[in-house]
Amino acid sequence: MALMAIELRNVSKKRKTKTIGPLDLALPEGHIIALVGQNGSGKSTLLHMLMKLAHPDEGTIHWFGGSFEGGLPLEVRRTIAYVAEVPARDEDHWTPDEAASFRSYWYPDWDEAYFQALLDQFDVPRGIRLGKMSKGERRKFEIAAVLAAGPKLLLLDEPSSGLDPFAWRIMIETFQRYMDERQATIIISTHIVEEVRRLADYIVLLHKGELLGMAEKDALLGAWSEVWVSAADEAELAELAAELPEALELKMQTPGMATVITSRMQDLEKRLSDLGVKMIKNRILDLEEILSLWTMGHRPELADSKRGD
Ligand SMILES: Nc1ncnc2c1ncn2[C@@H]1O[C@H](COP(=O)(O)OP(=O)(O)OP(=O)(O)O)[C@@H](O)[C@H]1O
Repeated sequence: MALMAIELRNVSKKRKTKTIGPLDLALPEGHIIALVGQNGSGKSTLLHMLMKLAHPDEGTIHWFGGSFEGGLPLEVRRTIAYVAEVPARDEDHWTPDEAASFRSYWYPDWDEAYFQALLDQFDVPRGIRLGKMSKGERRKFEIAAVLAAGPKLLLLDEPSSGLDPFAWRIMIETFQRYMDERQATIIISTHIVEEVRRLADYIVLLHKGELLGMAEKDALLGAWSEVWVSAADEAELAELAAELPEALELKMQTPGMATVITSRMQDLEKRLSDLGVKMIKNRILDLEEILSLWTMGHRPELADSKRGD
């Protein structure tokens, strides 16, 4: 059974207008997990709770199997690195090298050569204070600095925010390599579907504070299909709808042709054949469409991948 980097049991946090949770989640070590959800769905709140910057009103959190009252013990804290959505101001007056030298006291595994190589790769200006950097430059510094600390667990709140496409590509490759080489766990909050598609092993979907579930990305891809079938008109389509419990959305596209969305392709194919309805063509829905359906409450039928083990 996979070891868990993080486990949340019945965790909830009351915010002014909504409650985040209850969250029951087990996030396996050595994987990249994408937190996905619309604005205000609770992604940052979850990351804050994992850093103990916010405290659950209910439930328990385990870090690598341990649960801690008060702050995280130093030896655990040193294995975790965090890139906040907005950088803290307390390093603003330092240059990248000054900030790195401060951070290296905190992180005994600090890898200065790796840090310098990442700054070069990202083309981060060296002689300028962090507070004067552009949003993207600062973000690149933050990413280089968290990776150089050599953490086992990386918590990244929208890390690509402000990055140009060139830097974005380097970031994706760098995270992937870091995870592969160190068996690290990366939890990343993102709105960018391409980032999820390229990076994530697991997807955790939040919606308005509620956990809609966790799924393996590869199981999710291919879970929904759109099928074109022959149907003369709306009346015939309505009759067909009554015969197709596997169909989620039925729509007339042109006279004589309708589309059906399903997550039970094999059942649907068999049913259409039994009914003598012609299947014209089909396509697999892309990740963006799948996430949108899931957000609307239509979780595809998957083998239970919630615990990721
Ligand atoms: N410190 C806080 N005090 C009170 N309410 C908060 C606080 N932080 C967040 N909230 C509220 O909690 C909810 C979840 O916010 P959170 O920042 O976790 O969402 P998010 O998914 O990260 O959103 P986004 O994609 O916009 O960054 C929102 O309704 C937000 O207004």
